[in-house]
Amino acid sequence: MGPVLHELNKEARMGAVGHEAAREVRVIDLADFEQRREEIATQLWDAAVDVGFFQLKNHGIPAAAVDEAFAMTQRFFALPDAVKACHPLKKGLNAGWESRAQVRPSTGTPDQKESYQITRPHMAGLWPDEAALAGFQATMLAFEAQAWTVAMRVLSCFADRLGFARDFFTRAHDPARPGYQSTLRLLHYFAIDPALRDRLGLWRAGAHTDFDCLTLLFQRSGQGGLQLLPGKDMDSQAWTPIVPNDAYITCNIGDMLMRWSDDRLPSNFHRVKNPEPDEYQGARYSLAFFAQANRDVLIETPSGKYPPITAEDYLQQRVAANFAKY
Ligand SMILES: O=C(O)CCC(=O)C(=O)O
Ligand SMILES: [Fe+2]
Repeated sequence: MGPVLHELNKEARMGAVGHEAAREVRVIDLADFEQRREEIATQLWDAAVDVGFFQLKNHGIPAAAVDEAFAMTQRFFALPDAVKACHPLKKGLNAGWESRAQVRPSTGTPDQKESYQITRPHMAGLWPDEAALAGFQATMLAFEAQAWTVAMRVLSCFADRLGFARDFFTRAHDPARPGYQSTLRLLHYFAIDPALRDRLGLWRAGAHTDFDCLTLLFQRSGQGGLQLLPGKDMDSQAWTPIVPNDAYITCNIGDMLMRWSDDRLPSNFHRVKNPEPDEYQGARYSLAFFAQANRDVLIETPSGKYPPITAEDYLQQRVAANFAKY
């Protein structure tokens, strides 16, 4: 079986609704990071190994910067579709706008959302005009850099534990190189259309694991729906809700780091369900930063459990399986 097919087969089995179950999602305090590095690294590692999802507080990105990024995101998605369609998703490059185009292997139906992806080297022609949306490009690029910094801190802790140099992942995700392929994704899940509410099989985002090393997810209080299922509990179909909090970053390990760690750091299933009839039915926004190693980086595992593969080849196969149209 090919290196990536394994993940796809897992995903294809994940379409069931299942039930809810409480699990502890740890909140890890990054305050005084350099002085507390050892303690934080232990907490991150334990949370990653036990549940695979954790939240960060005092992560260093000012609340005002997060608020501004969300405000710009809302303004972007409020542009007419005809304007956004001038900046379409570029095939295989995780850059540009799409709407209802992501079909997850777990569900076979399009996610009920639109998204705009920012991947630095591929943005030519994809930024809306300053006249249409003043300050958007500068705000989102600054936010992308802030998210990158937090992601590299977390990855530096994992590098220590995996026996890599502390700056191993920072070099692997170097934004100055043309092969940079980390992505900031702005997400808008549509307000629930009452006519479609009861249609089975429609998810805001179907069950999946992320393809990357590490995902940082910014959510808004009151806009819930994210649920997680640790891979080791896959057969139980017991999903745990993540309560959004403006001040936290929710993190999960992706498949790339799972492979790179010889499966010591597990990636986890997650999905975004539609609200229950008594819950908020309005639009939901989130911002996801996907740390994915530069294209030319060779993913070689400490024990050699998996054959080496470039980060480019690894990612391409997963993207192709999710976006038939692009
Ligand atoms: O919007 C969310 O809360 C989750 C998004 C997500 O899992 C993804 O885009 O990979
Ligand atoms: Fe995800």
